[in-house]
Amino acid sequence: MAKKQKQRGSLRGEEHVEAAAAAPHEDAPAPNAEEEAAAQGAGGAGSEVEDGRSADAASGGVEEGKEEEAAAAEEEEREVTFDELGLDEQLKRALRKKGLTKTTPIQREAIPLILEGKDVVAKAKTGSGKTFAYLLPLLQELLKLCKDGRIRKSAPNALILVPTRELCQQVYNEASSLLELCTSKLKIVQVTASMSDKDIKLALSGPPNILVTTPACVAACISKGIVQGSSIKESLSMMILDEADLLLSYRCEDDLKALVPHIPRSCQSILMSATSSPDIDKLTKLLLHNPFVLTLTEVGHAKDDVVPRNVQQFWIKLPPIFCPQISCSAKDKMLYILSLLKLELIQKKVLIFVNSIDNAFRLRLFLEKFAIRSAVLNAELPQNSRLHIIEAFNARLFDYLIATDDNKTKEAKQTNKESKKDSKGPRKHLQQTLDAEFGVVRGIDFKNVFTVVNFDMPPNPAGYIHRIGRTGRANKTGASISLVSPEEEDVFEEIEHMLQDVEKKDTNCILPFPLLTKNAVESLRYRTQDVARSVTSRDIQEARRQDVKNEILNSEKLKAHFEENPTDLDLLKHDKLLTNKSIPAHLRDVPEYLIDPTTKEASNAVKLSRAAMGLDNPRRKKRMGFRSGSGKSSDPLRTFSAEGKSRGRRGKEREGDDRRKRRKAEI
Ligand SMILES: Nc1ncnc2c1ncn2[C@@H]1O[C@H](COP(=O)(O)OP(=O)(O)OP(=O)(O)O)[C@@H](O)[C@H]1O
Repeated sequence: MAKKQKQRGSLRGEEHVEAAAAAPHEDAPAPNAEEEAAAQGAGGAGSEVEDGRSADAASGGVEEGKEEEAAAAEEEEREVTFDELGLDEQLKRALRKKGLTKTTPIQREAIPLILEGKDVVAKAKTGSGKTFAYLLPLLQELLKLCKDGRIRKSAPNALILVPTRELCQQVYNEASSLLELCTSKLKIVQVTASMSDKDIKLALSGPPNILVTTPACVAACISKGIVQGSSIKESLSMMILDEADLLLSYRCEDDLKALVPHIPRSCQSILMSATSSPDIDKLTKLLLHNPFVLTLTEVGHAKDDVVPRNVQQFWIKLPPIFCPQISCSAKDKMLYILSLLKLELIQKKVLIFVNSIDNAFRLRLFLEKFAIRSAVLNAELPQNSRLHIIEAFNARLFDYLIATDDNKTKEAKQTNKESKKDSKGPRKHLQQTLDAEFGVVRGIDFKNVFTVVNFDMPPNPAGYIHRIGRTGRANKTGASISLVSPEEEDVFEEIEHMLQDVEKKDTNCILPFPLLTKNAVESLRYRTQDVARSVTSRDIQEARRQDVKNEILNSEKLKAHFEENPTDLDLLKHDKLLTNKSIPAHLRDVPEYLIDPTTKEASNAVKLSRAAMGLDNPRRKKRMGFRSGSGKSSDPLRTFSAEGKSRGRRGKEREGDDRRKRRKAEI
């Protein structure tokens, strides 16, 4: 035990030398799974750090375990600032400018280890700040190499590999903003498979110091000779595998294997993950050398190392209905989600997960008929649109986002197969190929999502954890509600068991949602059934086609416009109505007489807590830098001009005329 405590303390102090005696690439045995599990089980609250020699420290009596837990809790509750981690002054300044002073547990544990040059496998729950945990030491290392004039320049010095394009963009944004605030000359680029070879060559000319990309893209660059394997071998000093638990599920294994021969032995490798899985072990063996395995649990609390403690999880089980068609439970789900949203029983912003694109549009059309606007995020949309939808949602331009969370649904496979089959002949429908590098949801840092709703249950527990992880990020509070139909009971049980197992709890971690009464649901049943019936498959296909068409048209214009006017994001209207029929008053507002007193009370309580959190203050939008008004005159898609910004009086007059002409044409 003493050894273990030393190890904990060591990460922040002088005892580190003893605990972390293994050199980064020494051939000491790596910890095996049993040792790792034993050490995790004994640790209780806080973090655990292991190297190949320390797993025996996990043994000890119950008393010792308690003492250790208390000591660890005390130690962990001490807040550690970024200033205490020995970071470069430039980085500390950048963090201060970002308003970040205190580290999260994964940051305070991982940063010193990475700064020491160790290979690290870090497992910490969703939203716990893993990105800065590797970005800060990575930038520190490169700044140092730059200052010492030791930077090798035939290829990138650092490689950040992520499973999806959306994550490429997110990591690129975080790193670029840090570099900007550091006023550093380090160059960072992102390249993805959607770029042409010419653009990739251009981006990599220089070459950049940091390359953010996907394994598929980097493997393609090597095989096409855009990047020479020998240059990588000469220049690469650090490699990060972010969201590593997802990398293999994006069929990246072969691409990573193709990269292995070009990684120099001296390269420091870091693997970040939100969940444990055999895939992580596989990747660790493939790419890391005798790594430290860092498993972070909740600070000062009992083990709950998968779902953040500040997220309350609820279920609503749909009663079995005697009906041979599956669509019966789908319609019932419509009733439940309408009750939750219309009776205002959940906090906004809300992220709603469905398992197919059709379901997403069915739900969007259905909600629209009750004057509830939402946007749909899916693999069919062009990448620019997907990024804009995420940014607009993050900026609170709309409150409800319906998302399909990956591209491996049955529907997706089918669509891709069909579009391949059709690719030679004329296409009957506007059918988009689904983006193989799509993954808008997993790992994406949605800002201030309060509630995650599983309209459809995810296919497995890992999917559940990643979905729920979109709320409760950076220690914010959040809630999740899973609508469980009788057909989904099995997967729900699997999820419950997994949570009980990993969190070592006898009681259920997911509780029945207490605010929705049977009366409240039944009061809306009649009109829900009517409206749900009116959303036909044809409407769904039409809405889907229309949405893709609009987004493709907008995509290029938006890209150019927002490059010039980044503050105009508020004018995006991804939650535009799909139909132009007016909404009858009885569907727009729920009549008072339909709402039972208990529900009214619950709804008021939700509104009060919303107000208490300052979410209803209209001035908030102004403070956040949003423009008021969204008239046509300020819509970038309507005022977009290829002439750019240089406009004298005559230019403005001409532009006014053009705009009038354009409007006429649109009308
Ligand atoms: N020290 C900090 N203090 C406050 N906020 C932080 C800190 N570090 C990171 N954050 C914020 O926390 C949020 C989540 O961080 P990040 O995306 O790195 O989490 P993650 O662990 O990678 O999550 P996931 O596994 O879901 O990808 C981000 O909005 C980030 O800006």
